[in-house]
Amino acid sequence: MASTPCPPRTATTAHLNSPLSSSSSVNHNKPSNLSFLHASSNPSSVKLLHSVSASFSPSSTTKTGICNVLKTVESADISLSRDLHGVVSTAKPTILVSEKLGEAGLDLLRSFGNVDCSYDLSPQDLCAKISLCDALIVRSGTKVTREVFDAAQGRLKVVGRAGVGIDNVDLQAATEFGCLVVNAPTANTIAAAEHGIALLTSMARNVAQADASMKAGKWLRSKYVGVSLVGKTLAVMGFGKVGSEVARRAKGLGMHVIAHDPYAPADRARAIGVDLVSFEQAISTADFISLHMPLTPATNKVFNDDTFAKMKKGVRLINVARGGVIDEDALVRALDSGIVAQAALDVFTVEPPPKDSKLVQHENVTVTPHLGASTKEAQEGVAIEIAEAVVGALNGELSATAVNAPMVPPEVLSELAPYVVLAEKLGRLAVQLVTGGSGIQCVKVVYKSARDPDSLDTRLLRAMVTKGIIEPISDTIINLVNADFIAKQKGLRISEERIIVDSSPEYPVESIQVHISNVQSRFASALSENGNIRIEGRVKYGVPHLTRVGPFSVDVSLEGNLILCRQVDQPGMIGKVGNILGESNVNVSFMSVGRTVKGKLAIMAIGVDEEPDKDTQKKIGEVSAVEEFVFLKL
Ligand SMILES: NC(=O)c1ccc[n+]([C@@H]2O[C@H](COP(=O)([O-])OP(=O)(O)OC[C@H]3O[C@@H](n4cnc5c(N)ncnc54)[C@H](O)[C@@H]3O)[C@@H](O)[C@H]2O)c1
Ligand SMILES: O=C(O)[C@H](O)COP(=O)(O)O
Repeated sequence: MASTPCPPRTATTAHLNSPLSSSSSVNHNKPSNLSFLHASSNPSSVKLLHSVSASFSPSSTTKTGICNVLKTVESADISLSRDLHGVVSTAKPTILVSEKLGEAGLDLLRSFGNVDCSYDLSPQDLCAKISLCDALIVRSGTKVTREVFDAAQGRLKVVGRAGVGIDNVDLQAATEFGCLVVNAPTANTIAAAEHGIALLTSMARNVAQADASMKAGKWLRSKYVGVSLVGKTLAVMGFGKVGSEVARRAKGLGMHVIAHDPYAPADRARAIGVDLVSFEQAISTADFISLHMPLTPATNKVFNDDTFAKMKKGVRLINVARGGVIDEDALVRALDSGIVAQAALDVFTVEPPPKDSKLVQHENVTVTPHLGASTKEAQEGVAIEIAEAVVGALNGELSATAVNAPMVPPEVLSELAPYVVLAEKLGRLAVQLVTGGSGIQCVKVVYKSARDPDSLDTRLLRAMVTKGIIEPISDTIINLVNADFIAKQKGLRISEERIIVDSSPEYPVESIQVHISNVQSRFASALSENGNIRIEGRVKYGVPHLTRVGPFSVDVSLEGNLILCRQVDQPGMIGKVGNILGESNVNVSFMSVGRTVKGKLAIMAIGVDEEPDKDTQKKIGEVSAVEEFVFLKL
């Protein structure tokens, strides 16, 4: 994200535990008897933040205990609030709203704190104000950069994004500065879907172009003959919240709707009469293509010269997702050559786009200035959703729409830290073993432990498996707070099983297994006897290890990247594959071979520092005894 210049500050320290800078706020930062742990997505950067102050009896040193104590104090009509760092303050928090927010949300905020609505602040003015604020609420127009968090001098506790996309908030900086970021992911879904349909229909009938020409004094009836929608094929790319609502509406217009989404369950699509198809099939058969996938490294410029060349000549394109999924120069070329007959765009790589943008000026392009979420109803809904989330966060409650920084009791986190890393890596490995298009629905996490199930809190481990599975295929940030919420939203059922083993209860977990059922695998050897993908890992000397892949035992430390290779068990295989990697300058960090029966099949797990190029991977695949192999990023 481009950084925003800020005025020089006299105090340069951005101290997480710094006292509140405004004299209007009181921070009773007395010695504590309970503290909350604030963890970033990187467990190694766990930070202990503010401590809770209040004179509790030892028996009230639990979260419930604190809530009860606070309730008692509040009922005595003293205005006390506890923030998400556990700080008790007698002052009302200050909430800065930097873009227009619905009245219902503002009312809710006003009943809780001092609300400063300052729209259209320059980056400098935002930095100058922010150190007086406990919360900031933005839409997509305010860039919440590292400089803003720095200028806040530790006072800013929560940033609320009144909408879905959080690409205008520097999440890494927010986490580093101990600031929670929450969003409002559901309230504008229908508005975005309706805008997609509005663009689809108005584009097909040249409404915008005809309107402009009439206003210029013309009457061009034959120039603006449109195309009909009924019976035409619409490909919905990304069958999530917005995409599925667009599909539902397009069915009502009599269109034949197909969808491409490698991670959406086929039965959810089938339920509304939509077939899930491959990317190639979707783009090559559609008359209209509507984009609803997130902007991730995998979708960045996924619509480019190569993909436009595969489309039906005369295809029409709608984008209400994110501008970055299209290579905009390639789209101009496709429009000029007639491959793309028309495009209707609500979002752009750079917003606002340059005034002389060829794409915006193109006569076959209809544009709107990022209006997908802009209905009165959606803005009221988003305002309430974000106001509730921000007030909850300022009160220290766990938020279901938090996008960074889970809060976990310190003793739980320090014990589980290495298992947290293991759980995320197992999730990340397991999802990469799934063949794209299989539609993941059921994941089971199995913990073998000598501990009594009641004394093993697996929420964090389950959240990290979920994070490992979802993050590579989505732009959603997963943490302890939102993992179950997002999994449910994506139709993913994560179940857990605990197996009590007869070993030392000193360690919380002996092993973690991740099973994914009813999917096809890119690496058939990862399938267990019952056809599910199954991998297992353990923590050894504090380091996460992969110890089982399907029926094969292996033992490799989970660092760098991994090649899994199944071969006929015979001498010389390690040398052959190792040589190919060496010749391509790919450094091997470790290697382990596991087999079921001597002389039959074996799998080799090879840790590599770099990703082997396509040629090197091809050479490995051509080694005669190699039956299958897969490259996995950790
Ligand atoms: N224009 C606007 O004002 C506006 C309003 C709301 C949402 N949005 C944007 O629309 C997009 C969708 O929002 P949503 O709320 O439906 O999100 P969502 O997470 O519910 O849905 C996104 C879907 O895309 C799928 N996906 C991931 N990678 C994919 C790939 N490579 N190919 C195809 N599908 C893939 C995911 O599996 C998921 O089902 C987001 O980018 C969001 O920021 C824009
Ligand atoms: O991500 C979103 O929610 C949409 O893109 C809407 O953005 P907006 O709140 O700036 O309209």
